[in-house]
Amino acid sequence: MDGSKKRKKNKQQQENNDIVYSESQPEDFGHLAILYPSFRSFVHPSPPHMRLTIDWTDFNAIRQLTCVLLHRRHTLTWWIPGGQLCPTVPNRSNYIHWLEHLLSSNIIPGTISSDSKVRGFDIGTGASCIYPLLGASLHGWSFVGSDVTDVAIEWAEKNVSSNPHISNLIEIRRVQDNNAPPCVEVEDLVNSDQIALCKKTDMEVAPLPLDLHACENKSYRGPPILVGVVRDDEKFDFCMCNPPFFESLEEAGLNPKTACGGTSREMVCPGGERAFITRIIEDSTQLKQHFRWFTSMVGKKSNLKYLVSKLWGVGVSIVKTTEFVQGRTYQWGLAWSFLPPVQKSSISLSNKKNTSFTLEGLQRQHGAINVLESVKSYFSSYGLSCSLNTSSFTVDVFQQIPGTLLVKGSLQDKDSPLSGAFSVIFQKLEEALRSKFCTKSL
Ligand SMILES: C[S@@+](CC[C@H](N)C(=O)[O-])C[C@H]1O[C@@H](n2cnc3c(N)ncnc32)[C@H](O)[C@@H]1O
Repeated sequence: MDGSKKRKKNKQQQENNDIVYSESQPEDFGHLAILYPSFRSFVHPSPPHMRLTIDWTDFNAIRQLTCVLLHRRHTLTWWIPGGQLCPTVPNRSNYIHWLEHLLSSNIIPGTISSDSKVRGFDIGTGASCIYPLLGASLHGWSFVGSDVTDVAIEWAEKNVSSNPHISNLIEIRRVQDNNAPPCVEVEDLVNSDQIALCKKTDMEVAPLPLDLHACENKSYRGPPILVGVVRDDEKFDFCMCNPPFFESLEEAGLNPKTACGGTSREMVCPGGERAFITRIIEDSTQLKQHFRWFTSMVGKKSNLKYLVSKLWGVGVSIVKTTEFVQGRTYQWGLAWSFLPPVQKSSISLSNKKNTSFTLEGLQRQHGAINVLESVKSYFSSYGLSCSLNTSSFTVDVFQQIPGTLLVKGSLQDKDSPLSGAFSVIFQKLEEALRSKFCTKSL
């Protein structure tokens, strides 16, 4: 998709009230090269259109880009030593934006601290300390950032102290690792994608059947993650994690979507992300009262499905997922809580032109077609049409994952007499469809 198409799609998503967690345009490298002489030598024209770009296989170029983007967009001073995992700024910012959205959504009761300041825990903050730096500079959140390696602790502390305007918000905490394996460097990995538009789709997720056999022999055997690291008197609004994704060095090296270097300690853990996040889930059952939200990035969709099932099995009250797209790379955000969800407030009138909701926990026999049929008969029972009719509105139904459908409504004419009542009608439709199709509604 070319830039203009992406921008158009992005605009369309915003008009449709989808939340787009990204800068609206890729950065202009020519402009950055003028502003930052240190970046200039990495920028070159690329055929066939001779657009200015960098060599995405060159760790030094990517590190320099991250450095100048953090300075330009967030006034942050930042560096990491060669070979450490180099974060891409849009990708990491998207996780922060998603958290911001979760925290402000009031799905569960409000902030934990009495002064309503948000406090987060970044599991495996890395040498880059990227999430605490972004969260503190964008939103004034305070953080504990944990890690296990000497180089991560040393450089995370350096990156914090290089930014005195936020350094009082970030504590770097070493996790004691008594069985540390020898550190093996992974060759720099190839970043195949330019920084580009990122989109997300929020979903609440219902229970799925749990395939226990799929997780045999994948239990986590590493240093503590949350239990034993979080102190008895500590409370956080959220924890976040970009886990070691891979099960082996070979898997890390073979993955063409992976970028920006990374040592084995950063990228690999026995059992991969599935085992690592499973441990976070287990820890969360012991730390229910210490966190409002537990969250993690997930790199494989099959793991996402497994982890969602696992979560329902340990008695969480809510699960949310989101999709992050950067170029051709897909990742997912997974969030859960043990706090009881706040009841939805009473219906309010608004002039929204587009609205949507998800239906979760649909039984196998109920697909998009059945739901669409029910939508039609629901409206026709009130003498309304939701077919393509300019005086009326459209309803679309999409499958997100098996068992979860997204229902979207768009008012065709915002001056229609329906406009004030459109969202009310849609909320009524949601209630009707939930009671007809969903095995579990939150
Ligand atoms: C994929 S890197 C993420 C680094 C950084 N957060 C980022 O997004 O670029 C995973 C990090 O987790 C750290 N780590 C591994 N096991 C850990 C544990 N038990 N507790 C805390 N950090 C851990 C690694 O040292 C590494 O820095």
